[in-house]
Amino acid sequence: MTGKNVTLRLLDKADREILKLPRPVKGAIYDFQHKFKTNPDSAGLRLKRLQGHDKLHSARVNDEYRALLLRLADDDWLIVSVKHRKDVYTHLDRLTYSVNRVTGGIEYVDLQVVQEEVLAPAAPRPAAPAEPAEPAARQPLFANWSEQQLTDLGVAPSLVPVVAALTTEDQLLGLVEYAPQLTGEVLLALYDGKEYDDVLEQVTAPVAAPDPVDPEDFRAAVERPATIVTTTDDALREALEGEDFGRWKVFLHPTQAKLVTRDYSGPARVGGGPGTGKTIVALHRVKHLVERLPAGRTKPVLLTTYNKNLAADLRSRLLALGGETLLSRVEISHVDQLALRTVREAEPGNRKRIVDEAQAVREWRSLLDELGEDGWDAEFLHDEWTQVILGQAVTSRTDYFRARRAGRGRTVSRAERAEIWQLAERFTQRLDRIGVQTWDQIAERAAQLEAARARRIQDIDRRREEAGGLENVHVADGSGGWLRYRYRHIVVDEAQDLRPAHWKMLRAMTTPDRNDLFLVGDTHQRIYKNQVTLGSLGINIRGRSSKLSLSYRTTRQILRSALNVLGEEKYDDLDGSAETLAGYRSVLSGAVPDLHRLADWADEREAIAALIESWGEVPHEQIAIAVPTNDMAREVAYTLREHGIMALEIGPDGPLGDSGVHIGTMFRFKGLEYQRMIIAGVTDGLVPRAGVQQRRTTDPARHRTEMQRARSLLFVAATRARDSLDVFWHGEPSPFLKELIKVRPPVAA
Ligand SMILES: Nc1ncnc2c1ncn2[C@@H]1O[C@H](COP(=O)(O)OP(=O)(O)OP(=O)(O)O)[C@@H](O)[C@H]1O
Repeated sequence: MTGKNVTLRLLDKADREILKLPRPVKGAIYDFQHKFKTNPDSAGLRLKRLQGHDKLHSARVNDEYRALLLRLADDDWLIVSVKHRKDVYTHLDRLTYSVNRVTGGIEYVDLQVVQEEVLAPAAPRPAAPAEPAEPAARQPLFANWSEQQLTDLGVAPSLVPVVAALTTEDQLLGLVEYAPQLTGEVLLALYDGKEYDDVLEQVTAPVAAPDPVDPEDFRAAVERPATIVTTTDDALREALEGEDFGRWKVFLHPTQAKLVTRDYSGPARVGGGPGTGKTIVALHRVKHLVERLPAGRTKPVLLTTYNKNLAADLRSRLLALGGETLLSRVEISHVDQLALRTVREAEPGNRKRIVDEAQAVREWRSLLDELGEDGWDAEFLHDEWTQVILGQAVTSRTDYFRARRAGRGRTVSRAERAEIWQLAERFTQRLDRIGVQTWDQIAERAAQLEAARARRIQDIDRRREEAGGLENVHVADGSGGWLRYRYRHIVVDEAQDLRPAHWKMLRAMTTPDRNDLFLVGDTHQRIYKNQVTLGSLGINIRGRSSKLSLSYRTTRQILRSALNVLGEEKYDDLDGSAETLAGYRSVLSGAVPDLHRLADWADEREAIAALIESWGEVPHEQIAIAVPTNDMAREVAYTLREHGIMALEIGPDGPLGDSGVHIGTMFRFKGLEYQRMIIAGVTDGLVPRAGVQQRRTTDPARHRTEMQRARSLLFVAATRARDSLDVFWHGEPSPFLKELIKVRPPVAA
């Protein structure tokens, strides 16, 4: 009976339909797929071709429900829908499927459902008493574009007449729900005011098939990334499992899928706005790389990110994606931990305490006080030391005189450099004396150690080549194993915030070969000072850079407000060239963010508590409040507790507890997401900090970079929101809100 090798896949829109079905039906679908794979022709399944269709079949799921399947080849089937029996046979001519000529993907559309769910609700309203000011008949939304233009953009041809009939936003949003992915993206982009050519370039071109499409070849079509389907049994089971299964594990967007599976001739980078699935792509990429490894027990793949909390999150998501088998081949560490391990391995005696940036700046201040130096600013010196001296591995005064200080703001004279050098020497001596080290020092030391190790490996390789490829030239490393690169592949998340030394370390840790480094990150979200040019650090991503642009997290309304916060700033692509968020979009819709102006900070806190109380059932862990300072975080938490609302502060390593509203400074929200996001204290002088504004005249270059970082910080906080965003301030609003307030006046206090 089981001799057959049947492939059964599930189209992504069918899965959405299934998720809405009653639980017992889902169970029946699970049994069905099992039986179907064993033998599609078994009598109980009643598999039959539907009248008038050559590929579309129906099969029995239970007494009431039928699966509709496309037969792609003899034993290759694709579930396109699961419907109640009574809805299947009455409108057979309204079920359409085809291969999209632009993307080459398989698309299925049930025109009857579209008619009933999208167009019919807006049918003539019951006659109301005549109102004098009855608006004129509504204009079709897409009257400006011809049929040909729409199909050229990739709109499903069977939907073109429906598109022509749309007159309201509600109808459009309804259609997006039922339409194939690209149709929805194109229509929303046009509706949101994008130019035709921009939609063609930003929305359509990235998913267009590279080769000519044969619309009859469904087998070829199902293999294209544009056909969003489950591919494996596990994925299919997962998709049927329940309400909250991770769709991200199963259905990748065509642009995501391409990046995951591409073969790169060297280091590659993926950019893209917040919520576009960069982390998801990184996780799938890791899985893809592991699946191509020869069997073994080692961990040749490194997955790394900015901090401990994010690394823990990557671990749990990777586990969800591929289980222990996948985890067993992957090392997951955050970059600082990796650097520390490298240093401790080489210098086992080094047990110096590690201080963070704020403590280091305090040490600078103490040093300046003790020396009676009041001409220097501690923060400036700290940045100069980390970014120029440590950042470029400057080891002598002469080298420092020659060092490039690009992006450092004000110029320093030769005499000043001499002074800085001397102060930096005293500073490192001071750190040594009190037995502490900074993360910058650790990263730099790790980079040096790893670079030395890589040179030794290259040296061995050379000697081996000279010896005619003999394998008997070996050198042992410190741990007794033979010296080799630590990792075959490295995947980096949050790439925009790594220090130059981290990059040098990572470069030296991995075999320079195809698919060696894969970086994802968004420079618009850079909130620390580590601007880099990867090419100058030995990581050449030229020609291997791509971008994701569809947000899976944030609604169109939130996304628009968040972009507003970035203003006219310019951003880089991690490699010295410019990068923009052109094409950044969402197909999710929701409420426009609310702005709240209050008289003072105490009123703000009360208003926040009242707002959260008004949300009733929303789980508190799904609500977050981002504020400018730690003190403000504590104060908001206090007020919430006074109102009986549990509050949880987020520390450097993540939330400090299990339940309650998450509260933290904006920095803490990197990489996280919440159903409802509140940003409070967005007041002039706090966002950005007053000190930043004061530099406008004293150090304009530094003022510019700090303003940009401050904008990015607010941008990161705003784009954590899934469904709703509320922004609060007291007194004068932050200058970053100026444009937003013009289009969206604040809610009255
Ligand atoms: N193909 C997909 N299907 C379903 N959900 C997805 C998909 N891709 C991403 N998501 C969801 O979108 C959200 C954002 O994804 P992710 O965190 O990977 O984005 P990101 O680009 O790394 O964001 P950020 O830059 O803000 O950190 C997550 O909830 C993720 O599960």
